[in-house]
Amino acid sequence: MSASEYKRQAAEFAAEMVEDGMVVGLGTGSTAAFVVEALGRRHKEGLRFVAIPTSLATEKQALGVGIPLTTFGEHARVNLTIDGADEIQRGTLNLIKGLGGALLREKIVAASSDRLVIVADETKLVDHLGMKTLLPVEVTSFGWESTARQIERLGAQASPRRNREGAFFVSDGGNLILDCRFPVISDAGRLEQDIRSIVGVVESGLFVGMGTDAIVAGGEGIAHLTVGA
Ligand SMILES: O=C[C@H](O)[C@H](O)[C@H](O)COP(=O)(O)O
Repeated sequence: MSASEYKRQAAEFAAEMVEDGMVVGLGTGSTAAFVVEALGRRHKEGLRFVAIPTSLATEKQALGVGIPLTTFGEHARVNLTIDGADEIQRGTLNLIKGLGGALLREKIVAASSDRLVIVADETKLVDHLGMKTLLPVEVTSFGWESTARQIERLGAQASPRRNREGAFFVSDGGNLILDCRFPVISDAGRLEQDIRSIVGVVESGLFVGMGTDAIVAGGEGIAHLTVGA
């Protein structure tokens, strides 16, 4: 079975966790897109919920499948957010997110969620964060070179993300993304604090202590992981 099929399986499983009356956070990326598709179907079947999307792309998809959207002006808390991730650390469920560029809105929604359920295929599970992917850090465009130098003092190589045309990638928030190559991350909480203390950093793609559940699909079936398990 392909990675895409595993992503769909995890997404379908997680979409069943949404209950009538919930405020739901809708994640971003190829796995979260399967969740939006499944929730659009459940909405058509009669499930009543409202949702807050984590990106313009997800907003467009959600509207396209008829999911009613809401805002933090109307709802202070989100009951359940379902999102993808680039790496999931076994045991802690600490995450690296943002390879799709949506980390800031994703983190705002995650921080206001009672439960953050991550959906993924099994290739995303790692023993230590930073083993497979770069760490995206969203920074203001003004002075990004200076911000990148400060991040490099923490032991990383930091490069601005570019689009296919070679221009800087600009996030939904109008910022740049620095893709940072760190040696394997042994203390994610400490690194997160160190990065966030740098002037010019808007947010990092390290999500520490936020994930409550992970639905991971692979060759051996679907696993529902919780922190510590
Ligand atoms: O910015 C993108 C998000 O953090 C995604 O949730 C993450 O990159 C995982 O995306 P995918 O499900 O496409 O692998």
